[in-house]
Order: sequence, then C-alpha cells, then structure tokens
Amino acid sequence: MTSTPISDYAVLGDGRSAALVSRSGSVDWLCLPDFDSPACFAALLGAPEHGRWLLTVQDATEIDRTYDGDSFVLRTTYRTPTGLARVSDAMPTADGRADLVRRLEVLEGEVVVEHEWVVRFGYGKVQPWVSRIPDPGSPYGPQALRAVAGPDSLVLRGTRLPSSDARARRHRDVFTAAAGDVVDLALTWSRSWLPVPTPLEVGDRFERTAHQWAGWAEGARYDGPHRDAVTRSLLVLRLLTHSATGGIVAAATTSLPEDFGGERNWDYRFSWLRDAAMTVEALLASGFRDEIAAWRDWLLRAIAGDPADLQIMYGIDGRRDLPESELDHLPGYAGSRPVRIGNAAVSQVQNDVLGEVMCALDVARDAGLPETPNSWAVQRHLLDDLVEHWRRPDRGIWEVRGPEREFVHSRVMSWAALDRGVRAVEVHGNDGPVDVWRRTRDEIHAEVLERGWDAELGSFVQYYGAQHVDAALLQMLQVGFLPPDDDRLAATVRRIQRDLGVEDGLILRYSTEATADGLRGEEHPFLVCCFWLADALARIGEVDEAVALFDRLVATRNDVGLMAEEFDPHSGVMAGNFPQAFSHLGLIQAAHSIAAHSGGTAP
Ligand SMILES: OC[C@H]1O[C@H](O[C@H]2O[C@H](CO)[C@@H](O)[C@H](O)[C@H]2O)[C@H](O)[C@@H](O)[C@@H]1O
Repeated sequence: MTSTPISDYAVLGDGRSAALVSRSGSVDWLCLPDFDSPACFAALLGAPEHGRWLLTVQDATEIDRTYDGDSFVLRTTYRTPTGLARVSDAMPTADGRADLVRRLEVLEGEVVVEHEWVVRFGYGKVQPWVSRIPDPGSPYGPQALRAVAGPDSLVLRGTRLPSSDARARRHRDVFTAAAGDVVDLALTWSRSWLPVPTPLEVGDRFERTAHQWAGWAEGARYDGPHRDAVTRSLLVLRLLTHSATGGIVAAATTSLPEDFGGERNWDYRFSWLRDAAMTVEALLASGFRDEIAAWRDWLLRAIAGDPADLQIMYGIDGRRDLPESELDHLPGYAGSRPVRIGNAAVSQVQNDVLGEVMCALDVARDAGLPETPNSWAVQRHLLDDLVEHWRRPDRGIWEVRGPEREFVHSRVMSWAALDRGVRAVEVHGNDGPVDVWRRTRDEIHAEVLERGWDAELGSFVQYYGAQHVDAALLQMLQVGFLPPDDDRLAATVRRIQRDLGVEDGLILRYSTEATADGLRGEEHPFLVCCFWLADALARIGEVDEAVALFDRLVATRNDVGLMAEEFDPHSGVMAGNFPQAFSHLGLIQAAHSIAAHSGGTAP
C-alpha cells in the first residue's frame, strides 16, 4: 500500500496532543491524551487497519483546505459533479479534555459521504471492545459508540453514527446528503475506569477554538515579508508546546522517515533542550513572553539535581527515562522500518546543548524575564560543570550513533554558553566566577581557531581533524563566535553551499558519506539548516541571495503552511517527522534576521 504524502497532512492540536488529518479527511495519527501517549489512530505508519477516522466526500473533483484564520480549525471543501460540501475539524483547546470534533455541511446539491471509524489502541495493535451505550441528554442522539481496551476509552457521539462491520473490524457509514444537511461528530478520550465525559457542543467549540488560537497569534510581533508564513510557524511552535507542563516537543510524530524505506526513523515526541531553547528564542524574537517563563520553569524542574546528570532531552513532563523500542507490528511509513518509540539519544553526551540553553536564557534576560534565585543557581552549576568537561568528545548536534568526536559546533556552543554566562554577570549583575568562565571561554575560542579551521579546505570543519564541513557551523554567525565580516565565516558559508548543496540552494546537514553517523541510507536537505544558510547569507551581507533562498524555502511549505524536517527538491516530497519545530523556528529566525539586515524590524 502506498503511503499518503506527508505534505497531504494538516495538523490539529489542543496544547496536549496533535492529530494529522489527510487531504481527503482521514485522521491517520492521534495519540491521546498527550503527544507521547500511545496512538489510537496509527494508519500513518501502516494501513487503515492500524486505526483511522475517515470523514470524506466521495468522487471529489476538487479538494481545497485552509485553516480558519490564525487557528488550527481546519476547513476542507469538497466539490463533486453533483454538489459542494465542507468538513470542519478541530481539537478544542484550554478545557483540560481530549476531544476531536468534526462537522460536515452540505453547501450545494447532493454529495455521497463516507464515514469510517477504526480504533486501534496501542499504536495500531489493540482492537478494543466497541459497544453502543445509552447517552441520555446528549444533543447528538440517544446513543453513542464506546471503544474500550485496557486504560483507554474513546466515545464517538454523532448526529449520525456509523454501523458495525464486524468482519472488517470497523464502523462504517456511506450515505447521500443534500444541501442544508449537517452531521456533527465528537470523539472524546477518557480513562476507561472513569465515567464517560459529558458531550461537547460542536458548533460552539469550533468558534471558541478558532478564537483562542487567533487571540494567541495576535501577540506576534513581526513586520517583514512572508508575515503569514511567520505567523503560521509561530502557531506551530505553540501547538507543539504542552500547555500544562511547558514542555515543547520536537515534532508531533514518530518514525516519519528521513530516508524512505530506510532505518532513519525516530521518535520526536519529546522535549530536546536544544530544540526547545531555539523555539523559545524564536518566540521571544516575535514578542511572546508567557511561554518562555513556562519553559524555564519546566527546564528547572526537568534538570533539577546534580548538573552532572543533565540530559539532552526529557519527556514532556520532565521524566528522564525514554527507552527506545521498536514496534514490529507496524509496517512503517512507505515501508520504513523500524518504527521506533522512545529515543536512545537520551543518554548521549551532546556538548552543544548547554550553549543553546544559555543563549535562550540570555535573550530572555535581555527581554526582562527576571532571574529567580533558583534559576540562576542552576545555570551557575551547569557552567561550572562545563568548565570541567568541555573537552570531552561527544555525539554532536546531529546525535550521531557512530564514534564520539571533538565536534567544532559543540565547542562553539560551549564557548557560547560561557560567553552568555559572563554576560549574565557583567551585564545583568548576577554573581559567578566570571574570571574562570572568561578564561575558559577564551581558551575554547583559541582552540577552535587553531584546530577547527582547515587552511587547505579554506573552511571550518565538522570535527577536529576532519576535512569536510557540517551545516551546523552556520550557527557560528548566529552566536557571534567571530565578527560577521571575518573572511573565515564567509569562506565557510561558501564551502557549505558547495559541498552540501543539493539543488535550488537547499543543503544537507552533513554528508552521510563523510560522517560516520552509524546508520545506513541517505538524507534530504535539512530544512532548519537551509534557513540557517539564509540567515548566514543575510549576516555576511548577501541579503539578495538570502531573500531568494528564503522565498524558495517558504515555497516548500504545504498548502496549510506546514513543514516536515526535510524536503527533497528533486521530487518535491517532504521527509522526516511532521510538523517539526526545528523547521518552523528556522523560518521565523531567518525572517527576523533578513528583515533586520534589510533595514526592517530588528530581531
Ligand atoms: O538522524 C539521527 C538522529 O535524528 C534524531 O535527531 C534529530 O532530531 C532531534 C530533534 O529534532 C534534533 O535535536 C537533532 O539535532 C537531530 O539530529 C534522533 O532523535 C536521534 O536519535 C538520531 O540519532
């Protein structure tokens, strides 16, 4: 069976979890109640029998979809030879519940509607008991469908419910509807031992949900080109933020492949300090403050304890154990196996992470977020620990599963961590052993210039002794490791373009041939690196080139403004987890940078 293109999906979210809905109305991915809960619809990584919820119009000749303004209320319009109908989808926000509501309205003529409900708990593995239950007082009708297995319960309410097709182990309904007809459906998750939650008023929830998202988006501060794209990317970052805990997931999915048919399939439904710190910077640059305080609180809880125990990532709630395992019962997206849950990168040493965290907290301090005694004490300890350990080899920003190296990017970010620590003392009046930090910072700087630069290649390199580049080196400009007019930076940017460029100015993050990443297969251009390239070009004064690349990158988004981790310009296909925070924060950051360097809004 061929997989639905990743770009065919739109995302819904409620600040706790997210759903992917295909262009033709199939909810193929949904984990409830939280991003990292087991999926109850997992057709994304298999087939319809792994769980999905389809509400579509047959024989459509045209399908258009859009979000309702600056929200995640999705409107999909189907035109057929005989009529026109619209399906609205949303996950209501800010009520502590876990619901997905859908409404079908026939606008013209007659259409044939197809409705199919296939629940499989446990990532497509567990077939539940499904029964009709009385639902007294419900505005939908006297009965509802309830699916139960183990700890999970899903209730489907509707003004028209599908019937059991026991042989196919699904519920299904195909019917003709005429102009003026409306079908409302509401799906609600709960713990199986608790009473069934009360019904939601569907119409009201679409409006309220749209209003809540739009109200949040109104806080955005960006005045430059592609404003809509920046706003949508900001919304995606908010969608990936868990409202209750402040944890920020790297993406809404697991195991959408970087290499179709290959093994580069990872679970991103966790909070990487790196990705979250960059998310925080993108939100701060765009005027948002509340999420920053919430994330810092999350960070302090997650990393509490001995600084030596710092992990590079945590669960949404700050838990430390994220054991990686493989789901053998799922065939994988486009046959890409294994499907993984959990992530073994959790136990890796990645020395860049503290740099990203300290840079984000530095920007937050500049924006006026007051330090608490605890927040600064934790940073002090982490910096003191870095002074002891910055020389250790690591797995780097790309989490290679090959040998540990002395990655130049990791060194640069260790420099950045100490540099921001020194600033916190000198500019913001915090206390700390600033002489030691300054001395170590300068030592790292001198070492990178000596061992990280290859005169023959005319570029900084991926790790000491390497003769190839890495797109992460573009961050040298962002963190101010050298002044932007230093020739070595411009030369590195040009070398990255030459050696990692694929087509249309898009670049790989590294060469899989030159980098021992411990994996088989190849990759496609990595979108956050492409945005870093646009940013770097703007910073070295090549603003026109930056703008042209940025325009090209914005055009890789799908029809509802979403991006996966990677994009193949040859085939126009998206790859990797979706939607991914990295790609969206890259867009926001590059937009601000280009605007600032072309005389627009300062970042
Ligand atoms: O491709 C190899 C690695 O891929 C994942 O890491 C990537 O995603 C992370 C989350 O967005 C990001 O922080 C990291 O920089 C990326 O390389 C995966 O989680 C790793 O286990 C895997 O080795």
